[in-house]
Amino acid sequence: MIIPELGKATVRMRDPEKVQGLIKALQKGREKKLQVISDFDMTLSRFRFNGERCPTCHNIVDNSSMISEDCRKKLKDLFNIYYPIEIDPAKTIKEKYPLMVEWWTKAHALLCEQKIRKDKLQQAVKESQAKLRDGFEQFFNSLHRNEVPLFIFSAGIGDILEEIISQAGLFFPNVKVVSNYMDFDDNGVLIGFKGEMIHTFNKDNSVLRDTEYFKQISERSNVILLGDTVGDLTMADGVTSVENILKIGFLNDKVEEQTELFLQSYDIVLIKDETLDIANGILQYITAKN
Ligand SMILES: Nc1ccn([C@@H]2O[C@H](COP(=O)(O)O)[C@@H](O)[C@H]2O)c(=O)n1
Repeated sequence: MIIPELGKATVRMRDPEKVQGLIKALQKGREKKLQVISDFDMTLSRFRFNGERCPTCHNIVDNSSMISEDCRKKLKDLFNIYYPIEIDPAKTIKEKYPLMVEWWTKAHALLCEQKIRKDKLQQAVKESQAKLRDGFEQFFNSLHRNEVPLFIFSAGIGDILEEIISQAGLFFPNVKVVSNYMDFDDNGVLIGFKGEMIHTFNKDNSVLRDTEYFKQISERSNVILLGDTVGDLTMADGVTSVENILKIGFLNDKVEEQTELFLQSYDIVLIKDETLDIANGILQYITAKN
């Protein structure tokens, strides 16, 4: 096997030969032709740690001391209603789409009632249980060292995810984020969210605010895409010319129910794998100097 990590027990592939061919094609283009496009919550960040679920960007705010007990309960109730819908393989994206709009709209409206202060976000992240997947330092450092652009396309909260990466000391200039960013008034109090709302199922050209980014890196026609829902599969729609795309999906939850769907959607499916070992192994192979 060209990538020893693909022998891990967590790895599933519908067509291992196709994967092998794709990795060889990516290697041929080396780092010069490569770009990485990734989701954030539960893809770059961990789903579980020590048997406990890890927080999403939204959960970090929801669980912080900035939120009243009453509001926290309402946000939790929303999570318990809409998250099972988000990951339900029996529902189509068309069915889920309006319900996700409903979830994000209700949750953001609740957050805006809480007079959240911009200067409290740093502390909220410090005190949270946020965890990036094992191997995150190698992943960010390797992309930075090899000047490979990393585009993070997240339906989470941009201010929070930037803070998580910054606190890890890894927010390098090769990282570009498109996400939901908080909008504060002149006193630094949350009054809304900027631009069009991004949710799980509109991560495509319809919300890409900066297509200039993809024009600037148009020579990078080889893509590694990392996601954890079928909504993440359209994240590379902004890339002007794709030659080769390798899709790696993290299957974190409802594994039995979702395995078939993931195998049909992603080239490599990682079952309950809390590491970036596979991405790191592939990056090492592509960028190896010899
Ligand atoms: N109020 C909400 C809304 C969404 N979520 C979760 O956040 C995830 C979005 O972030 P990505 O980086 O994965 O795009 C999404 O999958 C929802 O499960 C939430 O926790 N609270």
